[in-house]
Amino acid sequence: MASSTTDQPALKVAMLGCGVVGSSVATMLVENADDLAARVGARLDLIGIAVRRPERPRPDVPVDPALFTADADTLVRSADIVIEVVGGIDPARELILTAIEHGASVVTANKALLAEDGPTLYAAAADRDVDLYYEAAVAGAIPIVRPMRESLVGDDVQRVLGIVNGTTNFVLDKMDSTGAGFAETVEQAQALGYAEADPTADVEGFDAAAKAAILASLAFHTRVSSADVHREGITEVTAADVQAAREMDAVVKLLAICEVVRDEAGTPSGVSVRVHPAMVPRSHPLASVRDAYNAVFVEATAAGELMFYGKGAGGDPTSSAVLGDVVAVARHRLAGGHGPSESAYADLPVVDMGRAMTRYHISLAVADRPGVLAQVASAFAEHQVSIETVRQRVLGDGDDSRASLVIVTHLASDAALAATVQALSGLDTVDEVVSWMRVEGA
Ligand SMILES: NC(=O)C1=CN([C@@H]2O[C@H](COP(=O)(O)OP(=O)(O)OC[C@H]3O[C@@H](n4cnc5c(N)ncnc54)[C@H](O)[C@@H]3O)[C@@H](O)[C@H]2O)C=CC1
Ligand SMILES: N[C@@H](CC=O)C(=O)O
Ligand code: NA
Repeated sequence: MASSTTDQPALKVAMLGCGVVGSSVATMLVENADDLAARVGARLDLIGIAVRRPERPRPDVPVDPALFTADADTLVRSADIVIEVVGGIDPARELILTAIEHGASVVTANKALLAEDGPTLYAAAADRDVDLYYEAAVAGAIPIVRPMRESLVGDDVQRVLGIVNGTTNFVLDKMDSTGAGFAETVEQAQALGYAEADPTADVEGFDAAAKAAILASLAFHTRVSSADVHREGITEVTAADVQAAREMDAVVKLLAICEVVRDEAGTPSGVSVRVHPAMVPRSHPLASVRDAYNAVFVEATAAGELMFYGKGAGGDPTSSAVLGDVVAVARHRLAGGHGPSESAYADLPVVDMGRAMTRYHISLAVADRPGVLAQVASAFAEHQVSIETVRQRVLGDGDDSRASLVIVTHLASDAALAATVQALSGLDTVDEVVSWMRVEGA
């Protein structure tokens, strides 16, 4: 352990929010104060923590109770560094803008705000020559924002495939490994501090969509907001889908997918950014991401494939990323200057989901009689969708006049695949489109 000296300079740190993440950040700031001071070259003095109810006892947070205040606005005006771990859009946005206006550098974990209105905040920070750092906002403890913004900035990122929500990965993993129900596993994720206060943000894919928007903006030097992201959550994923994935040696994951779309000449003409459940073959590195872990798989022209893996949620892992940013911005303040700002020069449009190239796994209940396969195959052909595999078996319900057909397609546009599913459901030989799901990472 380093020991601090009283003649060391000090930076005034204010924190907004003291929930799952904030209480862990405060604890680390206090317990690691000497080491942090030695690494920064200045003490990090916690001057206040803004909370809604300052009088509430917080025995788990080892700070002077007098530091708690309800007056966030006054607090941010006198700080060198503001840590925002309140979450949500307002008042977080106003408080960050006030902090920047008063010359503070800001560290935030707030992906919802950055994905909704990041450019306003980035512009304010650039105008005031201060840092706005947000490593914790994407995939918690995993260093991914800085690698995208700095380490890979000399390369061309083509595709980012991420498991960026711990709660949904936890739920899908438990459904796969234990057969546990959906509601029960969401409650467990909340108790463990992974899920957002309102788990709708997790299970409906809003949290992953915000992270996808941030990742796509960084990867492709283009502004992508959460409203641009095609989003489907996991509430419709059934035990039958998980079983169907298992039968094709795959697992169901909620993926955030960001990729460059090229025109016929191979020139980038847009970006596709989407969040949806997908079957991932067990042979793909992302399939082995279990429990509430996150991973981001990046494909870049020169670097090839990279995978970043670790804890994406929870108080301590998220605090690791927050503290890393605090040290970085503190060092910049001492040295003078700031880190890299937002880069949106490429200005590529975000394309409609229909243009995304993907593969489908489709499960049909059909009449088991001559001509059925031909009729089904022609529905695919009419939409220029090529079939990779077909598996047929008699349904095990004692009725030998019905069969199950499981079809996996080659790559096609999502619009063509969706139109094929619609055409299949209208065929008189198809009793039911039992399920369909996209297949990624094959
Ligand atoms: N919990 C996690 O695993 C992760 C959370 N994050 C992000 O970190 C941020 C904080 O998340 P949690 O700590 O989980 O949330 P939380 O709900 O546990 O804590 C939020 C805190 O902010 C306080 N607060 C709310 N409104 C306030 C206001 N108007 N003025 C002052 N204080 C106010 C609340 O009283 C509470 O102390 C969010 O942006 C979240 O998305 C990011 C990565 C992981
Ligand atoms: N609720 C989120 C927390 C981190 O961002 C998750 O489950 O991943
Ligand atoms: Na991170």
